[in-house]
Amino acid sequence: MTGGRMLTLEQAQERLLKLVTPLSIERVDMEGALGRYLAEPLFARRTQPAADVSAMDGYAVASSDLAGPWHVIGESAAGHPYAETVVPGQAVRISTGALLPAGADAVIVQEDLARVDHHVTLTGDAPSPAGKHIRCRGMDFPEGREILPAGIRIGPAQAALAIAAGHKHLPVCRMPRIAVIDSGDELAPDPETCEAHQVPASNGVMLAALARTLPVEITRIGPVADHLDALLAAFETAKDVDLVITSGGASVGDHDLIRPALEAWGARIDFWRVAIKPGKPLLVAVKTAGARQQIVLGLPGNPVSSLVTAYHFLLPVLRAMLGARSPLPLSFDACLAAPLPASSDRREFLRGLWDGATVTSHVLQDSGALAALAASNVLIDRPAGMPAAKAGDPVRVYLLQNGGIA
Ligand SMILES: Nc1nc2c(c(=O)[nH]1)N[C@H]1C(S)=C(S)[C@@H](COP(=O)(O)OP(=O)(O)OC[C@H]3O[C@@H](n4cnc5c(N)ncnc54)[C@H](O)[C@@H]3O)O[C@H]1N2
Ligand code: MOO
Repeated sequence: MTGGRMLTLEQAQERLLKLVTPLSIERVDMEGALGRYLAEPLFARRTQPAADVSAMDGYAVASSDLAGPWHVIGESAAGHPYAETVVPGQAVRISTGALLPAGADAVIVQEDLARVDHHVTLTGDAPSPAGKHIRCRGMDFPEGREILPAGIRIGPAQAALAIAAGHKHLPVCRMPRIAVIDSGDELAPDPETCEAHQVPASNGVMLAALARTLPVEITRIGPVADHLDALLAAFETAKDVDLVITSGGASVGDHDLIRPALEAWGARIDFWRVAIKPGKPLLVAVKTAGARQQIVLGLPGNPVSSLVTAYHFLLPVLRAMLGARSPLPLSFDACLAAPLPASSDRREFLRGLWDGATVTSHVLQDSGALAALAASNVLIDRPAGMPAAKAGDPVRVYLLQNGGIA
């Protein structure tokens, strides 16, 4: 375990991600691949389009004859090509996506033509350049080209591209199995019967919901009492998962038993504490059993600390297990709508609301303030030791997948 100085966010993320080996590869159909990460680069099995096709509804003609008039000799519709050759003076009725007949290398849109029986004349402009309305063979991709890199997430466009390139199945890493453990004597399992000395166990559902934004199999455990034996029994229940997530008991109090319980279970603490607020008591451990290795993420109990550390550590570790090539969250600059006071000596992630133009920090920044968290859609990155910032100053923000207006 690292002693003394706390790790920075980036050091801790790097250290955690080094512990990850991507999970084994399986081949799944396209519906099953949605939301997963491609395990190997994908190459086109066919050329798209496979032949020159029209991009508009109109008439196919020879580019050496763009003045007309033309005699209509037939039709090329999508899925029904015209088999004969077109010569100057002839035109073929053509629809969007239909194959260009032999001899035709220009398409005149029907809005620029007048048709009477089998004769068409130009009433508007001929295409310039002549091939303007033609999608050439291979315009999208030729057979054999790498169309998607390994580690990219399969969303709607990637799935469509893979299908268009002739793939029915995709290689992806199997879904991580994770266990989410709520711990704390004060936690009430039923929010409708919660006494004054209790608090409803809300972290488990929140962490599971955040994890579910990725393809995972989740087991929920707890609430577990603050006793070594109870925690050990919970870890044993989770002995077959890839990743164990605990919430609560990560700090220094007499009843904060996650670290001793993990050590008693035989896990090695890799690091504890990160120089961020909220989220300082984050803990990472590794349990090895033969060739199998499980990662344990001990998240702080305060609900906001739990969510912020899950955002910066749980989601990246899951993405890495799933084979993502860039597992860390992305940030961008936004301008402040209102001033911010000077920052403290710990890098802070303030909960805020970004409206698409400016960002406003929430007035209540307590790490137990769930209402403020639920009203936020970004984390404002405030480095340590910054002077006060004024409205209009740029700040770095991370977009939360947090429901609400997010
Ligand atoms: N003397 C010190 N005290 C504390 C320190 C410190 O450095 N020195 N660190 C503080 C920080 S920072 C945090 S964050 C908290 C985290 O403590 P734990 O991870 O041990 O969390 P607990 O004490 O178990 O709980 C804190 C808080 O969160 C509530 N909680 C816990 N689990 C859940 C749950 N599943 N659902 C809803 N709410 C939950 C719990 O009731 C407490 O109110 O420690 C500080 N203390
Ligand atoms: O770091 Mo604690 O997470 O401030 O609330």
